[in-house]
Amino acid sequence: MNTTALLQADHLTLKRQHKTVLDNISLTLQPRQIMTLIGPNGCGKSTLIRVLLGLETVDSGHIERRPGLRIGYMPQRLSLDQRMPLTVQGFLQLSRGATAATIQHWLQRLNITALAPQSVHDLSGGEWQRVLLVRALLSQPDLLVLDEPVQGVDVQGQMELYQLIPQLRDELGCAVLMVSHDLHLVMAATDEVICLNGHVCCSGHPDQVSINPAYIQLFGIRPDKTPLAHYTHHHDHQHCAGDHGHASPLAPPAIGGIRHD
Ligand SMILES: Nc1ncnc2c1ncn2[C@@H]1O[C@H](COP(=O)(O)OP(=O)(O)OP(=O)(O)O)[C@@H](O)[C@H]1O
Repeated sequence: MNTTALLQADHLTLKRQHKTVLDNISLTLQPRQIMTLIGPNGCGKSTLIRVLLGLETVDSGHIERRPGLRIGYMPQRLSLDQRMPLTVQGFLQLSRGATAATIQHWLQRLNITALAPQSVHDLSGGEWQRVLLVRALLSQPDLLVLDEPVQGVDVQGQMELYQLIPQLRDELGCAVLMVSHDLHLVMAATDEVICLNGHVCCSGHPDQVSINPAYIQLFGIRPDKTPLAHYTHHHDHQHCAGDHGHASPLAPPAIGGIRHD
């Protein structure tokens, strides 16, 4: 394995019911790197994540993780028995290594302290996502794995979450591996994109991937004839107080972190 890498996968292949779900996939994740897997529905993103975590085995190929690697995992779905009464605080306490202090710290950091006494069954989709993110952070991971972290989160919340990810990387010094459907939203928070469709169609820096013919073929072209591209906001003027008339809907929100509505 590359001596500095947290995780290295070589030539992973996995078949399910005669379908090749993962086809000769190789990747290397370095410390503090933010890597995003992107691709259409059913292209193997979640399966690859589960394989890298050791939750599923491949038919061929090899995975090496740095010894002692701590991983925080936010799954795409986690269903709980509806009959089991459980508060957010109680749910988080079930995590290995969680202490009252670390739970309090991350609830505060993600601006969801008010959810602690609430039943997990009464949360909105976006609130549940934030609780799952807290759960993934509790182990002080070296590698944070987020499988579609913005599911059920409103558009403003999605932008805030993607702003938060590099901040969490800096605070924890961890690497991040995430799955996303929207390269446009995720690009600014990503060092490397892997565009997946069973096999790796293309990979590299988001700016390069967004103009790669394989990516354009998979995701198409925007109505304005441009491929999905990194949004850059060149802000060359000042707003007066109370001037909301020309604010860009994509302008970064003033508050960092995740909003709790
Ligand atoms: N246990 C299984 N048995 C049969 N097929 C499976 C199994 N697990 C996954 N698959 C198939 O493998 C493919 C990849 O599934 P996966 O969930 O990894 O896709 P994905 O890219 O994460 O999709 P989405 O974007 O919809 O979440 C799909 O076609 C799925 O039906």
